Amino acid sequence: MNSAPAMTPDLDRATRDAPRSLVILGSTGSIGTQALDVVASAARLARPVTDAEHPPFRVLALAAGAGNLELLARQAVDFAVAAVGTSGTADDAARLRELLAARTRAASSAALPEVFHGPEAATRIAEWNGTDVVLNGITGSIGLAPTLAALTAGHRVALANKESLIAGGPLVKRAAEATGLADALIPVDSEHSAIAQTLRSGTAGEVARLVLTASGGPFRGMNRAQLADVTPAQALKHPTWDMGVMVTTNSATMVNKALEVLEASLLFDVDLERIDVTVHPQSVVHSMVQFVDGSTIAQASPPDMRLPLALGVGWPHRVTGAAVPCDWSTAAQWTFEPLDAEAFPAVELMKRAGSLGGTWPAVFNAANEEAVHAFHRGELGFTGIVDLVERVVGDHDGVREPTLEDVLEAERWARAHAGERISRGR
Ligand SMILES: NC(=O)C1=CN([C@@H]2O[C@H](COP(=O)(O)OP(=O)(O)OC[C@H]3O[C@@H](n4cnc5c(N)ncnc54)[C@H](OP(=O)(O)O)[C@@H]3O)[C@@H](O)[C@H]2O)C=CC1
Ligand SMILES: CC(=O)[C@@H](O)[C@H](O)COP(=O)(O)O
Ligand SMILES: [Mn+2]
Repeated sequence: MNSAPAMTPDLDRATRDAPRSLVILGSTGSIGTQALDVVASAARLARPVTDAEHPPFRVLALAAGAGNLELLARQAVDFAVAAVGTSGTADDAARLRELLAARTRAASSAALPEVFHGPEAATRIAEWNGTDVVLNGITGSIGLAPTLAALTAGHRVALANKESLIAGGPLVKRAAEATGLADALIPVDSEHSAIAQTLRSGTAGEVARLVLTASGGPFRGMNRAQLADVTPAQALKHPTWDMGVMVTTNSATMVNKALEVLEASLLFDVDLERIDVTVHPQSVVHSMVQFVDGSTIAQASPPDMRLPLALGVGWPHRVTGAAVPCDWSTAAQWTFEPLDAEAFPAVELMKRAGSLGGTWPAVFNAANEEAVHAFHRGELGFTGIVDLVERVVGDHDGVREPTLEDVLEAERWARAHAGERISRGR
């Protein structure tokens, strides 16, 4: 049984009008700040509830790292949350409390939110009582524990943190099924949101193939020799999306698309062999479904994450005015070209790791995270990122049906092994 969005969601008025209580993890990042923007804009649009086209949203709790405590405090007071978490230290928590107290006095708000800190803080926040939807916008497979915790608490998860599904695919799916919710995992990743929307017009048996679009990143058209010398600054110049460092670098190497192919397979129960990638530099068509009769249905909108974010937290309801639509009064061109698998081998590599399943995808992702950090520290060249992932995956003696502890152990091994190879220079 698939726990991803139903093909024909129930659009009844009762679910539409019921207030949605949200928890936002990674609130200070690209996804988190845009999600809060969606909530604030939806509130400004508010009409009498009976006329509303989306459920009213309420933010119960936030979590982030320790990189931007001032923003976290501001968000917590602006949205009057009950709890806030930082992955930082006790000192960070003390600083956060000070910032909250100062802002609360300035805003004449009565109650200070409860503060959690440390590596488990996001997990505690993900379990917050009374939550309907947890938006996971943390970067990296560190997001796995909060995803599992949210589902185990019976909360729906709007998933931007694709790494938690890559690292813990079967575990996350089992936890999603155990919620008993029809749509326990709502994709926020733009391609997967596009597919979920497209699947509303068909049944699972009618699906022939999924086609994921890729922008091609900043290095589209370059060959492997040209890629050898590109710099971190060049890798961070994404042509169409403004995102965090990890996902932007992953777009440049095509590791992002590799992760997304497996993400699609897990979310929609479609074999990896039936998932294609096409390079679409405009990032307006966000993905497509090809049906058994030869029909292809695509979802299109200018590149703006607020659309999939709004649908993710409002699912199955659309939020009026969430994003600007395509402008059909001006000329536009949408182009599609095949992926150059020689220059960008990540997708093929993930198809091999994904077919092995078990702990191999977790190792792929963990090795990549280490390689990306090393690239930005200047310790690894650009093509070295995917080369390193290939070597670490090749060296892995994996577990086919892993427990959570097996996944975490495989990740620890992959990070250490990648680190050794980076320091040895191969
Ligand atoms: N940005 C985008 O448009 C898209 C992103 N995604 C996916 O969404 C996820 C987030 O990406 P993005 O928003 O770009 O990343 P960012 O780097 O911009 O933001 C990451 C967020 O995670 C927080 N964080 C880091 N570590 C922890 C932790 N241990 N516990 C809690 N919070 C933590 C950071 O806090 P702080 O920095 O304050 O320390 C920050 O709020 C990724 O999985 C990405 O692949 C998917 C599609 C599009
Ligand atoms: C917005 C979003 O979903 C990103 O994951 C996006 O897909 C990145 O662009 P690429 O297509 O270049 O990987
Ligand atoms: Mn994406």
